[in-house]
Amino acid sequence: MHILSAAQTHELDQATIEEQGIPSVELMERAAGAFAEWFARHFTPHAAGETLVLCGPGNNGGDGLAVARLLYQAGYAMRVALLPADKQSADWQHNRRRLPKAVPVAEISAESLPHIMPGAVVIDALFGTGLTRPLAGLPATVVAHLNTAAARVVAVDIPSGLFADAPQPADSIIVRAQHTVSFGLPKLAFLLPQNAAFVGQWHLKEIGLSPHFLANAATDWHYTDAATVAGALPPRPKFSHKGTFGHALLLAGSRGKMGAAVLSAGACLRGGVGLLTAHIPGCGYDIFQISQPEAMCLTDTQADFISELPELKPYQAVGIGPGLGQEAASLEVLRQLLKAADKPLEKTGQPLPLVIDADALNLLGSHRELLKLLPENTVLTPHPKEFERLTEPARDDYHRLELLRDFAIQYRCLVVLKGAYTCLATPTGELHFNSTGNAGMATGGSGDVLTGLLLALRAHAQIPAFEAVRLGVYAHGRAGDLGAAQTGQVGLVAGDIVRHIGPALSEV
Ligand SMILES: NC(=O)C1=CN([C@@H]2O[C@H](COP(=O)(O)OP(=O)(O)OC[C@H]3O[C@@H](n4cnc5c(N)ncnc54)[C@H](O)[C@@H]3O)[C@@H](O)[C@H]2O)[C@H](O)CC1
Ligand SMILES: [K+]
Repeated sequence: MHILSAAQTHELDQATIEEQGIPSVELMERAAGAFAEWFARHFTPHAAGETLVLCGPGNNGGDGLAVARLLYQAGYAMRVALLPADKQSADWQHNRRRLPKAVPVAEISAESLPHIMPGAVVIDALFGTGLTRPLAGLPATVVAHLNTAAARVVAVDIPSGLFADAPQPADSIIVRAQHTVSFGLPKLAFLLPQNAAFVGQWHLKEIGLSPHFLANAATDWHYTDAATVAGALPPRPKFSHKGTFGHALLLAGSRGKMGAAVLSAGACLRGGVGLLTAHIPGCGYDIFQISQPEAMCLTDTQADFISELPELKPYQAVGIGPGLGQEAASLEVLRQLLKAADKPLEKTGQPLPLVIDADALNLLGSHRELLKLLPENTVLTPHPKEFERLTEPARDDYHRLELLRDFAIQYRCLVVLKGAYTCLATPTGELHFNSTGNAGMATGGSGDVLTGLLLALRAHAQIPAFEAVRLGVYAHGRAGDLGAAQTGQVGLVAGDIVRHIGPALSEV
C-alpha cells in the first residue's frame, strides 16, 4: 500500500471525483459515513453521552458537520462548535445547510470556549490534511483547551494541528486523540513514535478512492500489509529436497549469550531453510546441540567468543551478530566475512547474502571504515540506538528517516530499522513500513529471531533480496501477533515468536 503526501492526498480526492463523475460532497458523505459507522461500533448513544463536534472551516470541518448529522439521525445527542473563519469551503457550506435544526450550534470565540466535561466524547474535525502551518491564535487556544479537558477524543482523518507528512516545531499545539479514524491511506505521521501521543490508535476506512491513481502515484513511502506480501513465499514443490531451500551459516553466541544463537537458529529453521550450520564458541556446544537438534554445529577454538571464520563455500547466506560480543577477534571475523562475501557467487552472480545484527552492527559502528566493504544488498537490522552508532544522532523521527534512506542508498544495502512500525529502507531510497507486530515483542531475543528468519529467507534461491526482507519483517511481526493472541503481550517471549513463524508464513 502507498503512503502519500498531503498534496498527493488532495490530488487523489480530485482524481476520484473526476473519474467516478461524483460531486465532491459525495466523497465527503462517504468519509463521514465511514467515520459514523466506526463511531457507532465503539460508542452506544448512551456510552457517548452528549457528543461535541469541533469543526474547522475546511473540508475536515465539512466532514465534522456531516458526521454530526449522521450521528444525530442515528440517535446520538450531538452539539457542534464552529471555529470562526473568513471563508468556509463549498462542501462545508453544503453540510452546514444540511445539519438538522435540532442540533445546537455555537460559534467559538476566545471568550466562549466550548464547555467540555471530563470524560465527554469530542469529535475533532478542526483541521485535516489541509493544514499549512502550526496552529496559533484561536485554533491553538481551542486545542489546548480540549487537551486539558480530559475528554475522550476521536479525530477525523488526522489530529488537528499535526502535519501529515513533515516535521514541525516541537512545541506545536496538536490535538491528543484516543482514536484517529482516517480515510483511504495511512499518513506518514501515524507511523512515527513522536506522534503516538496525538494519534492514539488509528483506524483506516475505505472510501472508494481512485484505484487507478493509487496504483500509479509516485512515492517512496509504502506500507506493508497482508495484501503486499500475499504470494511472496513460493510454494514448496513436491519434488524439492533440502538443498532447494539453501544452506545458511549463522555466526552467533558468546559465553552468557548462547540463548541468542539458539533463538536465531530456531527462527531460521522455522523460516524454512534447507540446512543450517551454526558456528559458535566452544562453551556453547552442548547448549546448542541439545536445544537445536535440527541444526549442525561448528565450534570455534575459543571457548567464550568467535575468533574464526569457517570456509564459506557451502553456504547460500550468512548471518552474524546475535549474542556475538565485541571481542577484537570477532571484529576480525566480521572484516574477513565482508571481504569474502563481496565476490559474486558462481550460481547467482550476486555477492553472498549477509544478515548483520546486534553486536556485529555495534562493531561496524565503532569501525566505520568497514561500511565500505558491505556487499550489495546486505541486510542490516539495527534498532534506533544501533542505527545512531552507524550514522549520527537524529534530531527527530523525520530526520532519522532521512538518515536511514541516505544510508541505504550510500551503502546499497537493505536496512531494517526496528520499531513499532519497522521501516525497511532500500538502495533505491524507498521506505517500507511494516504493519504487523505488537508491544509484547519489545523483549529480549525478539531481534535475534528476526535475524534468523531473514537469514532463512535470504538463503532461499527463489526470493529476491528485497522481497525476502519485506516478507521476513512482516512474518516476524505476524508471528508475534499470533503468539500474543495466546500469551498476551505481557507474557510474550522470543521463543513464542519462533513457534508462530510457521503459522505466520503459511498465512502469506
Ligand atoms: N482523503 C480524502 O480522502 C477525503 C478527505 N476529506 C477531508 O478533507 C480534509 C482536507 O480538507 P481541506 O479543506 O483540504 O483542509 P482542512 O480542512 O484541513 O483545512 C483547510 C482550511 O484551514 C486553513 N488552515 C490551514 N492551516 C491553518 C492553520 N494553521 N491555522 C488556521 N487555518 C489554517 C486553510 O487555509 C483552509 O481554509 C481531509 O483531512 C479530510 O478530512 C473529504 O471529506 C473527502 C475525502
Ligand atoms: K481533525
